[in-house]
Amino acid sequence: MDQNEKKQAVANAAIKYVEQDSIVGVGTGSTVNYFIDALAKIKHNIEGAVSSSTASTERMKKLGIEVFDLNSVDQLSVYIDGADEVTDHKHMIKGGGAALTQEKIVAAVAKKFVCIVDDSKRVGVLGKFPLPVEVIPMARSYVARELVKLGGDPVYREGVTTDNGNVILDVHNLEILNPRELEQQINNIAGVVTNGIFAMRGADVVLSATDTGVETLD
Ligand SMILES: O=C[C@H](O)[C@H](O)[C@H](O)COP(=O)(O)O
Repeated sequence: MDQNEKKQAVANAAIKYVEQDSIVGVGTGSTVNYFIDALAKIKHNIEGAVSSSTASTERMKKLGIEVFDLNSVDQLSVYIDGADEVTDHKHMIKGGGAALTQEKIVAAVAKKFVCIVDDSKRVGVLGKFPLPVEVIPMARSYVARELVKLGGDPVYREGVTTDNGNVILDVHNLEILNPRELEQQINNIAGVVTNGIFAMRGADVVLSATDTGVETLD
């Protein structure tokens, strides 16, 4: 199986976590795009979805899936999203597509987070993938200096503005041995909106596509 076939296989496998007549939390990215396509095929069995990005909203609307504002929804039974890296502890780095903040918000509302990846995303220690940090534009240089103090090497993602009107710093050369602590530490820097470590609220289930099938880690 090539990587796209794996993404498709794992996206299809996630459909079984979607409850009848529910509103589904939907992430962002190329793996989730396959999930949205699969969700469209069962759209008559669900009430609709809450989206984590403009890109996912547009794709779902095009396919006839009703998209609800998160503020009109009390609870989501499940949130399905990809990741840039995931460990066996179900901690993740996310935000390669700059959607991390809304992803973290929708994930917080969901009872169950199902992370869908191909096996290239599985790691022992987070940090090889540069850690995305969403920052209020005026704080960019200050936050970058603070991230250097934490041992990272922040790089401004030029030309990218998030759905929230902010900028992204990608932090290279971090070996994230304590993801929960670092997630909190970075979020405490003034000017940081959020960072791409998902450890305080990690995944509940990881579905990982391999050459021989989809593995479940729960
Ligand atoms: O901001 C983007 C998200 O966190 C994605 O879930 C993550 O980057 C994985 O995306 P993909 O499935 O395209 O590798």
